[in-house]
Amino acid sequence: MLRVIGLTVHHGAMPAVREADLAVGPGQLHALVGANGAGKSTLLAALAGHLRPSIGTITLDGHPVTRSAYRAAPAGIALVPQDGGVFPHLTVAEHFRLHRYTTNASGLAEAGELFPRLGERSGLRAGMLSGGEQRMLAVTLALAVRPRLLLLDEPTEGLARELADTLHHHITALAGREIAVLIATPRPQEAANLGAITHTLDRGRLTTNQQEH
Ligand SMILES: Nc1ncnc2c1ncn2[C@@H]1O[C@H](COP(=O)(O)OP(=O)(O)OP(=O)(O)O)[C@@H](O)[C@H]1O
Repeated sequence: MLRVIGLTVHHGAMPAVREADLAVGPGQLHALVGANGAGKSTLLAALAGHLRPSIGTITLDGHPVTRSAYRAAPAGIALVPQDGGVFPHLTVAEHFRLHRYTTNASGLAEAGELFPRLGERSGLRAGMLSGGEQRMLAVTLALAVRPRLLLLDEPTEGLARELADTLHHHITALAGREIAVLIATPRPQEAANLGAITHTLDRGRLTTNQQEH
């Protein structure tokens, strides 16, 4: 499904991702593990078309999606960034209303069932939600578009254990719906707990630790 070949991404003169190769199949769960500054967010942003690689290609089912969010998003790649993904001045309900214009109603209803807590907070502005609740909202909105590949940048950062476990449960369940997931985390243990196919990023160099099952 997703194939990345020889991807190099620069920030100015500095290569943050160097000659990365990656393959993700339908419904597979993959983890990018690396220290702070290793290049995880850079790689995810490039996959979502938010950053232009200097060299290399990204294809989804053989179709090039490199260099363009306009291609990556309709092709089914959704990114939940490390920070944000929500509008602080809009309420939870307004986010859902806004997304009705861009998603189909059943996708939104299905995604909305993941975190019932959001229903209890529907009148609150996103900026007033806790960090964990903002993550839940961002993940819900990304899932509402029924992506084929969901990119999650450190989704459990700052979450209480119970909430992180809930999110992990939902992430592993996505495989059953044929949604592939690529999660970035600085914690190898999180990748192991998820049973993810793990890739290590070390100063921009990507290596696959575990062969695909
Ligand atoms: N907008 C930018 N301009 C210049 N350099 C950047 C920019 N964004 C990231 N970098 C640099 O690129 C490298 C990789 O950063 P990136 O955010 O991709 O790492 P990361 O693995 O996601 O880190 P963290 O776990 O801390 O979020 C770092 O050295 C960082 O300083």
